[in-house]
Amino acid sequence: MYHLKKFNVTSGKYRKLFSSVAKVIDVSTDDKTNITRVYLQRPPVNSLNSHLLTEISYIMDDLEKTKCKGLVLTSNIVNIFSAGLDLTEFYKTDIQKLSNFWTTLQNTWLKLYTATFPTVALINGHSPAAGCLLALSCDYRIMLSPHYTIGFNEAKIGIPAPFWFIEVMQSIIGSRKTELSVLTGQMYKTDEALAIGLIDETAINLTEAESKVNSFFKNIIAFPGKSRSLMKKDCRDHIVQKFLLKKDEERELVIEFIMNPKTQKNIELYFKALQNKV
Ligand SMILES: CCCC/C=C/CC(=O)SCCNC(=O)CCNC(=O)[C@H](O)C(C)(C)COP(=O)(O)OP(=O)(O)OC[C@H]1O[C@@H](n2cnc3c(N)ncnc32)[C@H](O)[C@@H]1OP(=O)(O)O
Repeated sequence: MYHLKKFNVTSGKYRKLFSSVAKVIDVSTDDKTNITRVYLQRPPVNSLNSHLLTEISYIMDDLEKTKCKGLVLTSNIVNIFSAGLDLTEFYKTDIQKLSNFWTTLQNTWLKLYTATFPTVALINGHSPAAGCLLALSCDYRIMLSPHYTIGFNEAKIGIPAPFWFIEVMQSIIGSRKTELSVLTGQMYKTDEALAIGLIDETAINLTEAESKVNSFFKNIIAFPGKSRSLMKKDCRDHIVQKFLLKKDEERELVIEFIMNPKTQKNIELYFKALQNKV
């Protein structure tokens, strides 16, 4: 839940709009530009659980209401943009909890993907699976180089990337590259991601990244927002409409797949390997 707050931070340049009790995100808006920065900050790796997704969802609602001019989605956790979905939401869960979790993910994603204002992912750390989806759902991606990785690694866990993850990636890098990418669970280093068009720009540090973010907004905000948001809707509508049509059916398939004992075993093994890695 958010407490609506308005107070000045960092020399008055940004006003803090919302603060969450658990502080899994931090939000600040530039007074002059009305561009909002949303920092994911759920230690240790910004894995997306129900709580974090719900917070993102609330923020998206508020930003639509307050006629936000732009959103920068980034992370306050060193070296991590987001580790994707929180695997504990999948492991030893029950059908109702899983169903609620998946609905929250679906609704939150839809809000980000269909945001009427321009959105930029400033990818300042690793970004596997649903972390990659968050970035791909923004309008523009700037990623710090050279050490981070991004991609859909679901194949390596033994779970299929959902069709809408895949279609979002296809819309950015094309069908062939997406197919190879998801079937092999490929994670791309920053320069590789740039080479296949998964991201738009790289930056060697945060200062350069911020300057590129500002240039992006300068270019895009110069034009009337209504026509831009209509064109964005047209570009994304085929994915959105299919998603809306299949949303409930998909949730049922996910539940069936995840609750299967074989899948549970795969998640357990993957999780243990993660925790025991040296
Ligand atoms: C049909 C169903 C479709 C389902 C679709 C799912 C999409 C998804 O998003 S599934 C999630 C996929 N995510 C991953 O596979 C990421 C796994 N994590 C990593 O690769 C690394 O943790 C990292 C590169 C993000 C960070 O590496 P780093 O060395 O900095 O940290 P670690 O020591 O690996 O991790 C610290 C801590 O965090 C736990 N953890 C990591 N990722 C997750 C996660 N996704 N969910 C829950 N917990 C996670 C990790 O086990 C460590 O825990 P301990 O400190 O207890 O050992």
